Amino acid sequence: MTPSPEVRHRMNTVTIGGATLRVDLAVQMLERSGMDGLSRLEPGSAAWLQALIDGLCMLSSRDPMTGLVNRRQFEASLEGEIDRVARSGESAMLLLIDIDHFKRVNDSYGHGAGDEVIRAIGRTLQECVRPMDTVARIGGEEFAAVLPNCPASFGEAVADRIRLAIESCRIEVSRHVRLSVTASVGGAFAPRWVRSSARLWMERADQQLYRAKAAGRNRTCMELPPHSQVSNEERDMLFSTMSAFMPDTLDSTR
Ligand SMILES: Nc1nc2c(ncn2[C@@H]2O[C@H](COP(=O)(O)OP(=O)(O)OP(=O)(O)O)[C@@H](O)[C@H]2O)c(=O)[nH]1
Repeated sequence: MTPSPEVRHRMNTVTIGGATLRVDLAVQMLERSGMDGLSRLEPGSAAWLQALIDGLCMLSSRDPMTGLVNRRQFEASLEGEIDRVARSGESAMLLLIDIDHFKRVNDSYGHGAGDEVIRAIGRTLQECVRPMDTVARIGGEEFAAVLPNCPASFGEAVADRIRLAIESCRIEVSRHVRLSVTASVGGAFAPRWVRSSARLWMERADQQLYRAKAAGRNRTCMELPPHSQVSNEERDMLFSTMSAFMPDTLDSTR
């Protein structure tokens, strides 16, 4: 493949339109991560550069242990979903999933076994959802999933299916040891027609997760849409958006 005239690769640098860029570190990072997309391409070609950029984007948005989306990328997905729900009025569900008593796994079987459990739960979650859903690892032993276009009647069933799938997993952490763990799940639907924020949506789901933990763990608690309250903060957001279009007709103190 012939390098584009604009792009030349020399040693550890690439020259584009007269500017010389260092790429050695970026290339090393991709190689170490096991992505070998670059090696099949002509160094310095436009396709090679595109693969380098794509690879770096992928690395910065993934959790290295599980390969799932990381917290930063997940919050960006949530913002996108909030926009969609506000425009379309479709329902979307957010689930927070936290492994129960995970400290005991580390304490009893070691950190390596704990890591293996985290990886296995990540795979299980991914298997439980549709391709259009996003699953993320958002903290040590905490995961999240956002399910677009998820009707209320379906939401609780999905959440419980996830919980049961985790409970039935037998995770091989060494040649002779298989572990099973449980998880608590908290869920909340995005308020429809209201442009909320990722933080508020996460807080709602987190309250449900807290309830599930407090009620004894290995259970699912959902904030169902008929019971969901629009918080004062969300109400203010709604009023400020509407008053921008109809300044004389709305009183935000109502
Ligand atoms: N192996 C491993 N452990 C981790 C990782 N990240 C966090 N942890 C551990 O996860 C444990 C979390 O413990 P806690 O927050 O007390 O929660 P818990 O024991 O799961 O208890 P509950 O959530 O209340 O059911 C701590 O022991 C952390 O060290 C990781 O990447 N790998």
